Amino acid sequence: MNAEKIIVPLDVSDLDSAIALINKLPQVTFWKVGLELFTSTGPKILDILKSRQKRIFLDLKFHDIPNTVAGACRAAAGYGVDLLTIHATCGNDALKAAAEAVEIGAEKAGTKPPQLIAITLLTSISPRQLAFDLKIPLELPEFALEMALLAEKSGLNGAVCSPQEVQQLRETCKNDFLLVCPGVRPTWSDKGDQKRSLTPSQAITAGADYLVIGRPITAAAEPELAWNLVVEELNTFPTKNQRPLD
Ligand SMILES: O=C(O)c1cc(=O)[nH]c(=O)n1[C@@H]1O[C@H](COP(=O)(O)O)[C@@H](O)[C@H]1O
Repeated sequence: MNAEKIIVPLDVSDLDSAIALINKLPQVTFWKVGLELFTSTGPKILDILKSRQKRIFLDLKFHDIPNTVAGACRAAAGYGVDLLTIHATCGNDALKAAAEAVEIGAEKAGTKPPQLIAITLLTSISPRQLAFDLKIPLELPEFALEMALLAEKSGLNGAVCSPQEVQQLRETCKNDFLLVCPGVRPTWSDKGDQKRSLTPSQAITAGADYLVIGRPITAAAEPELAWNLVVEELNTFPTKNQRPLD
């Protein structure tokens, strides 16, 4: 059950490397296809994952004007994936257009629409960068919450946020608003470029529905062992705050 809450990104450059990683981790049921792999392979990788009955998070992080994101979402919804991303900072009009477009695209393709989720603020951004590089005059947790509320108001299904903000979003957004947390780091792993991380059990306790965990597992000397350690951590911590999956 807890293993199903872990999404592993296929952050590799080509199809052969992706297949090698999928074969190395047969226990993973939910894979993420992001910008690098999709740009390199196109939808071929989605067919491979579907033929193995895997769930798919298509993480293309759309960010454009309403007409353009709507077109992209219509096309992406036709692939029959489970999750799809767009940046909340596209704004209300684009988010609404995107939410309508996934329904239209999925219906046209005769498939189930993906859950459209909004990036609130990339987990690689620190409070200092938010203030001094992006010139956003809000405290970081407040900005992340505002972006989640904008996504909710625009009709999206959920948000991507750092584990450090997930509790606040869980308490404020409606109960069925999906919260997906990347930037998750077991105590034994390197943070790398992630700036706002928590451990897997802390993130789930704080209210995350899904965790995206990449390099701690995929770049480990023994990926299967690293996967098992994460699953074991999730299976042994108190379960009182865990949210059931549908
Ligand atoms: O949308 C995402 O998945 C995402 C959003 C975000 O704010 N931060 C973030 O790290 N991600 C993705 O989550 C994954 C994290 O990978 P690791 O840092 O290797 O665990 C990468 O594939 C990122 O593209």
